[in-house]
Amino acid sequence: MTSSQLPDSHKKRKITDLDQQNIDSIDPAERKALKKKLKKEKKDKKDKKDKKDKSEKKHKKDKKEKKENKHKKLNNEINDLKTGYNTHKDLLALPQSDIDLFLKENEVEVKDPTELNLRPIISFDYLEGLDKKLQNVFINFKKPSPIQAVSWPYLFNSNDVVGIAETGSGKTFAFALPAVNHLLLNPPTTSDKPQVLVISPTRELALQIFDTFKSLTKNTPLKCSCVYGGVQKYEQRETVKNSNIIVATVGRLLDFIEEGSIDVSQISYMVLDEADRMLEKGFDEDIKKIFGFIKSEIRQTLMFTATWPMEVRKIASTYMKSPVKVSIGNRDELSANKSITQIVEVVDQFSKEKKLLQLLKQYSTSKNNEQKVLIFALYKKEASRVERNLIRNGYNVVAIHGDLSQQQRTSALDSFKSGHSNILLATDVAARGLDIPNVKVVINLTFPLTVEDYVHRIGRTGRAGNTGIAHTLFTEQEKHLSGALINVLNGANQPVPPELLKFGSHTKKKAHSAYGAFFKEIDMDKKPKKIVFD
Ligand SMILES: Nc1ncnc2c1ncn2[C@@H]1O[C@H](COP(=O)(O)OP(=O)(O)OP(=O)(O)O)[C@@H](O)[C@H]1O
Repeated sequence: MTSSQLPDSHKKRKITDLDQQNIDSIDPAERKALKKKLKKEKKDKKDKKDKKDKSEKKHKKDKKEKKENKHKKLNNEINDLKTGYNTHKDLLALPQSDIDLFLKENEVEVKDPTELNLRPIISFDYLEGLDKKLQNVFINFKKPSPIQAVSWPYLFNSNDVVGIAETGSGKTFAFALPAVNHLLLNPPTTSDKPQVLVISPTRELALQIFDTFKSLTKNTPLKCSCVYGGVQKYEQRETVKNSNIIVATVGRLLDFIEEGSIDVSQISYMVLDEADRMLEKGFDEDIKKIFGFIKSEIRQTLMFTATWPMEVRKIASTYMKSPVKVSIGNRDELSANKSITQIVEVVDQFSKEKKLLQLLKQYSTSKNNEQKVLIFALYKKEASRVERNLIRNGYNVVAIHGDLSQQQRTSALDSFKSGHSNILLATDVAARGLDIPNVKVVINLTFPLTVEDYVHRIGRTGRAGNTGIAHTLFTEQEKHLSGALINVLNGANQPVPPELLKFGSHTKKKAHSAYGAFFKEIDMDKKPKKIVFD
C-alpha cells in the first residue's frame, strides 16, 4: 500500500514517521521546529490518553461507590430495623423446671439453627417490647396458646419461622401480632409501599385474616387492606393505596403487582398461611413469582400450617433464611386436633345420601341454631345437588363452592356464621383456616383427596379449646387412603372400625412431581397427647 492509498489519519502518521527518520537531513531550524511539533503531538496524545484513563477510572470509582452506598444503605436499613428481642426479666427468673414442664406438656419441638434457645412467652405479662398500642389486644384471652408462646420470641427477634400447630390453635394471632408490632416499631418513613404481606389460599380465609389485622391495627395509624378475586378490581385498587399491610389471595395479588397497583418490593414481613397448600402444585409457580418481586435482604418469612408434609419442606426452605421450626404436638406425624371425636363409617357409595339424612336428624336440631353442622362434599356439582336435596327435605342449608359467585359465597358464609342457616354444605374451599363459632359437627359426605385435607376439614370444629364431632362416610373408592386415615385415628386415640382396617394398613403417600411418593407403615401403638388451650 502506498502512502497515497492510506486514509488521512494514517497519512499524517506516516509523514511524521518519515520526518523522524530523515530528521538529520533537514535544515537545523526546520529540524528544531519539527522536533517541537513532534514533542507537542506526543504530549497532546499522552494528555488525551491520560484524560481518557482518568475519566474511565472516575466512572468506575463512581459506579463502585454508588454500589457500595446502595449496599450500605440496605445494611443500615437492616440494622435500623428494630429487631432485637429481650426476654422479660420475670420470664428469665422462672425456674427452668417450669419451662421444661410447659414444653413437655405441650409436646413442643423447636429446631433452631441459630441455637438462641428462647424461652416461650407463657403469659401475656412476659411480652417484652410490645408497642403500647397493642397492650389491650389480647384482653379476651387468658394466656398465649402454645404456638403463640413458642413462636413469638423468634418472631419478635426477626427470625424466619415455620409454625406448625393443630387446627384452631391460634396461629393467625401468632403471626399477626408480631407483624403489627414490627410495623409500629419500624414506622414506615416516606415509603408508600406495603411492608407486611400475608397470602392465603382462599378468599374467605383472606377476609378472615384481614379481620384479625383490622382489629389489631384499630388504634394505630397503620392501614391494612385485603385483595382477592371474584369481585371488581377498581375498589380494591383504591383501598390498597398507602396500605402497610396487605392480605391477599394469589391470583388477584399477582394481577395487581403486574399492572403496578401493588409494589411488593419493600415487603419485610411475609407470611404464607396454610403454607403447605400454598407450596403445592398449582400455587407454587405463582408463589415463586411473588417472592421474585420482593427485595429478599430485609425479608422475614413465616410459614404457618397444621399439616407439614415432607413433599413441601424442601421447597419451603428455598424461601427462608435459617428458619426456626416450631411445632406443637408431634407435628412430624400428620395428626388431628385431639378435641375432636372422630367417627368413621364405611358405607356403600350409593347409600351415602340416605345416610346423610339420618345423620342430620341425629345431629341437627333445627330449633337450636347455635349448633351448626358443616357438610363437606368433594365436587361442586355434588355440593349443588345435595344442597337442593336437603332443601327439598326441609333443611335450612346454604352452600359454598367454586361454582357460586363471590357474593353468593360471602352471603352463605355470613348466614351460617350468624346462625341464620345452621347447615353449610361446602367443598374443600372451606376446608382450611375458617374459624366459624359453634360448628359442633363436621360430616364428610365424600372423603377428600388427601388425608391432610381430612385433618383440615374436621378442624373446622373443636377450635380454641372447644370439643367437636367429625363423622366421616368412607367408601371403597377411597381405600388407598385407609392407611393414612387409620394413622390419624390412632394418633388421636379414636376407634378404628374393623371395616376400615380391612382396606389395608399401609398407605401410599401423596406424590409430588419433584420428590415422588413413598410408603409408610402404620404405628398402631401411637398414643395421643392432648394440647391444652385455655
Ligand atoms: N391465646 C388465645 N386464647 C384463646 N383463644 C384464642 C387465642 N388466640 C387465638 N384464639 C382464638 O382461637 C380461634 C382459632 O384461631 P385461628 O383461627 O387462628 O386458628 P388456626 O390455628 O389458624 O386454625 P387453622 O389451622 O384451622 O387455620 C380463634 O377464634 C381465635 O380468636
